[in-house]
Amino acid sequence: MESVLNNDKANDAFAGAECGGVLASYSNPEKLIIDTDPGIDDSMAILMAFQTPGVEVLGLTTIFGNVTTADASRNALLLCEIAGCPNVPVAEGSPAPLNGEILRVADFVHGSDGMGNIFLPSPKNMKIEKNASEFLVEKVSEYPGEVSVLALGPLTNLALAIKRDSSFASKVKRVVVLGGSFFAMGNVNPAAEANIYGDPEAADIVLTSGANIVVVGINITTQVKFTDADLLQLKESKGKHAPLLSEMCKFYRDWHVKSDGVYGIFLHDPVSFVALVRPDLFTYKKGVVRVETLGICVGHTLMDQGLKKWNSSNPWTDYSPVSVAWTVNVDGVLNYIRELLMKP
Ligand SMILES: O=c1[nH]cnc2c1ncn2[C@@H]1O[C@H](CO)[C@@H](O)[C@H]1O
Repeated sequence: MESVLNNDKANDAFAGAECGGVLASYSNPEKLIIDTDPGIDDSMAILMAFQTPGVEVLGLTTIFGNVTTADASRNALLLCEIAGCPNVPVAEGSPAPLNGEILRVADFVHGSDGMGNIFLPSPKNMKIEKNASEFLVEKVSEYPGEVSVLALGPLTNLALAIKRDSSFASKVKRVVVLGGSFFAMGNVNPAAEANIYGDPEAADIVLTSGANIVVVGINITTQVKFTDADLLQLKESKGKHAPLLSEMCKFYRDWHVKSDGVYGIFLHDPVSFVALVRPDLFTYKKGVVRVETLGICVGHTLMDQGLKKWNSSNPWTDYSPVSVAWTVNVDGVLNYIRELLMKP
């Protein structure tokens, strides 16, 4: 897979950007919608996207997960303002998963404000009137084959977009999903990763929709960490958003110590953003992915790697394969993230 930033332009990648990251030299910017539940690592990825030349953020759509959907909208509006892009639309998504029952909101990971208990003042702007699935359908219909979606939370809004418009899956350019854990343990329980667990039915709809999908599981993202030394370097850097992010990361870091024995943080959402703009820093395997929707393994993602010719059809048969991130160039991704976040 090629980088969206072609090489000569990649050299300019940190040269400074207009709102939305679009430089005049980018005749064909990557149109991006970020579906998100910000969230500390979501906030990092969103601010990175706004700072990436060649990426045009068409809007943010919000979902429950790390916070409630209403709080996700407030945080998304705040992040657009902090990035200097207050006119980027924020469309609020579903308050609950398709089956109606929120299993958990991860305030113990992200603080009760979703931003590490830093309690910023309210945003000045308002969310738009359209809801998230309407906005997603509208934008992919306006620019068929041109809009990518970075999905950083439970997949309810995308499933609703697919239900709303049967051509959504063929019109969206690409969906990069942070979710699942492939042949590895989850982070909610041994079976399930938080985003997929948040709405397993929706995840199964999206992953079997036939859209061009890249899934980045936490088996990949947990390989890419900011250690305490990296966090100190961020704090002392001249990065445009370094003071804010350093403040936010304290709570997240303490959770990692308690939960995983990691003196630092996993960069789940920033890594997924890098998979979107620098897919060349990963390798992929293609296969059909299904999600368990019942029982003790609810939320588990299981991929048929195509290694065996099954004797009879099974629940994986006849669905379109997706690309599952298989390996990651850890130093390459870390360098990319460091340069963006520490850029003045
Ligand atoms: O232990 C955890 N429980 C719940 N959510 C988590 C945990 N660790 C990280 N995340 C959040 O869920 C997504 C990745 O699964 C990320 O957005 C991350 O912030």
